[in-house]
Amino acid sequence: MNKRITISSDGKILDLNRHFKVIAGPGAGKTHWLIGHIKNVLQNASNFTANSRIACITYTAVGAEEMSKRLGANTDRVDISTIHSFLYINVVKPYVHLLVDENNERIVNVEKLDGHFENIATGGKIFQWQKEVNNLQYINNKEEIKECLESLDWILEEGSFILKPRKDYKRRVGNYSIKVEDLPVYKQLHWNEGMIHHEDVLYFSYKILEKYPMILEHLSAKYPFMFIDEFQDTSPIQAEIVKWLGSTGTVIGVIGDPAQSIYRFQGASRQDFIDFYLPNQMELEIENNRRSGTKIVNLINHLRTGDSLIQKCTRKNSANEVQIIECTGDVKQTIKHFHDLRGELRLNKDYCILTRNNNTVKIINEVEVTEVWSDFSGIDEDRERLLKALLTAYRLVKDNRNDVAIKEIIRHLKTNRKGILKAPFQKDQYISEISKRGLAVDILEFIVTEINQSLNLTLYNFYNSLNDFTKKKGFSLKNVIKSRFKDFSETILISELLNNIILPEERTSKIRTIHKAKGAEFESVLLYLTDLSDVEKIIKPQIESEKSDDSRILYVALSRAEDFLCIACPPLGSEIKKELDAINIVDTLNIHIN
Ligand SMILES: Nc1ncnc2c1ncn2[C@@H]1O[C@H](COP(=O)(O)OP(=O)(O)OP(=O)(O)O)[C@@H](O)[C@H]1O
Repeated sequence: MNKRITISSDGKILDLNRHFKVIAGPGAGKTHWLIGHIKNVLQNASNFTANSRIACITYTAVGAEEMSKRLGANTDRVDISTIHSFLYINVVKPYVHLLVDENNERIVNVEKLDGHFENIATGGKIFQWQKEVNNLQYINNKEEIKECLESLDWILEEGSFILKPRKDYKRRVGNYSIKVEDLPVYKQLHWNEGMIHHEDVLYFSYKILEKYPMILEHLSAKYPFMFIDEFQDTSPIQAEIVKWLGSTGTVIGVIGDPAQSIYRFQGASRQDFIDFYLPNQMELEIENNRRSGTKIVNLINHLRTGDSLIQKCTRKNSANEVQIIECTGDVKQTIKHFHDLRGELRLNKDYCILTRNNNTVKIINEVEVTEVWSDFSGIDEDRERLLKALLTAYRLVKDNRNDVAIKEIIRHLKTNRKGILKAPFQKDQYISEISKRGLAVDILEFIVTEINQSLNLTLYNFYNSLNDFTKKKGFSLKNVIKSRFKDFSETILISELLNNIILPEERTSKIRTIHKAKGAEFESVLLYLTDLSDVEKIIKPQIESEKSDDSRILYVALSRAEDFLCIACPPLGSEIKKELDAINIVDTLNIHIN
C-alpha cells in the first residue's frame, strides 16, 4: 500500500486518472475538497469525453441536495445522488427484467416497478406472508413479526446472499423462532407487485452486475469517474460493486473518516473503509479542522486517542470552554441554561440540540410518544398510507424541502397499469402521470394552509375537508361511513399524527438525533445525554471499537460545534467531575454559584 500524503482542503491532485482514498476528520473540508476536485476533473481530465458523466455519490438525499447547491453551474455533467438512486436508475430499472427464477419467471413484476421504498410491513402483507408460510399462522404477536420483517437485510457471506433480520434475536417471536428459509417469501410478495425496498436495490444490482459484466463495461464508459463521500458508512455490497467498477475502468475516489463510522447497525464497518484498496490507489489525508474552536478540537482529539489522525485547529480566534450542565430540574430549565450561556458569549447564530435517539427528541419537544400510526395502519391501511405521505410532506415543507415534499405525494398517488387511482380514492378515476404532479402541488398547498390554521383538527375533519378539496379537482376519496376508521378518526388529532412522524433525514430542525446531524455544522451545539455511561464514553473513548459505534456517535455529535459546545447529562458524582475537569470540560453550574 502507498504512503499517505497530507494535502490541504484546497489541494489539487495532478494525476486525475488514479484511484484515491481521502481520509480526513470532521470539519477538514472533505466536501469543500471534493467540489474543487470535481471542477478540476471537468476542466482537465483527458479521458472525459462529450458523453462522459461524473457519478458523485453522497450518503443522504440531503447531502446530494447540498452538494448540487455548492457545485452551482457545474452540475449538468455530474450525477449527484445516493448510491441507491444511482443503482436504481442505472442498473435495476433498466435490467432487473433479466433476473429470473428456476422456472424462468421474472423475479420482479417490471410492469409495476415504480421506485424503491422503505420496508414497511403492513398488516396486509404480514397476513399474506403468514398464509403463504402456513406453519406460522399460530403466531399472533403481529408487532414482533413486523419488527422482524422490517429489519430484514441482504447479508453477503462469502459470495452468496442470506436474507436475515439485522439483529438475530428478532427472529424469535414469543416461544417461536421464524425460519430463515421463510423470509424470502415476504420479499417475493412485494416483488410480485413491483414493489422493491431500498436494500433490494443493492441486492439486485449485485446480482445483475455479477451475471452480466457487459453492463459494468457500459456503466464504466458512461462514468469514467465516480466519487463517493462518507465512504466509512458504505455497506460491503456497495463496496464490492464500487470495486468492480474500478476494475472495469472507472476512476474511483472514496472520501471519509473511519472515526465517524456510525452505521454499524446497517452493516457498515470502519475497517472496510480502512482496508478499501484498488490497484495503484493514492492515499491522501487532510489534517486541519477548519470548523471548530481550539478547545472543541482538543476535546475531539481526545476522543481520537490511539488513532493516527490528530487534527490541527485553524480557528485560533475561537476558544470558548466546553461546558457541562447537570440536569437536575426539568428539560426546559436545562435548555434555558444553554441559551443563557449562548447569550453571555454573544452567540446568536444557529444552534442545534442533539440526542442519541428519537424518543429523547420527542421528550425535549414535549411530545407524547404514541403508537398512533401502527394503530391507524391496523384499521385502514390505504388511508394510513396516503395520510402518512401527506403529513410527511407537510413536515418536509417545514424543513424547507418543498421539492421532496411534492415527490413524496406523487409517489403515493398510486395508480394501476391503466392509470386508475388506487384506494383510498374511489374506483375508476383515471389520472395521467403529468396531472399527478399538478394534483400533488394543489394538495400540498391545501394541507399546508389547512394545518397552519389549526393543528387541533381531528383526523375525521381533516380527511373530509381534503376529500371536498380533491373532489373539486375531479378526484374523490372514499367517503367516511360508520366504520372503525370513523371511530378512530374522530378521536385523533392531526397534531398527534404529525408529532409521531419521523423524517428519515432533516435539514433545518433545531432538535435532532446525532445521526441526522451527520455532515452538518452549527455555531452552538447542546449534546443532550440521558445516560451517564455516555459521559463515561467521552472520558474513556473507544473510537476504534468494532463492537459498538457509541464512541464514534459521540464523536460525530461533539464535532458538529463551531464556537460553543455544551453537554447536558444526569447528575454527576465527584469522581466523574474530576475526570471531566482533566479533559477540560467545565462544570458551568459551579462557575455560576461561585
Ligand atoms: N479551503 C477552505 N477555505 C475556507 N473554508 C473552508 C475550506 N475548506 C473547508 N472550509 C469550511 O470548513 C467547514 C467544514 O468543511 P466541510 O463541511 O467540507 O467539512 P467535512 O470534512 O465534510 O466535515 P464532516 O466530516 O464533519 O462532515 C465548512 O464551513 C467549510 O465551508
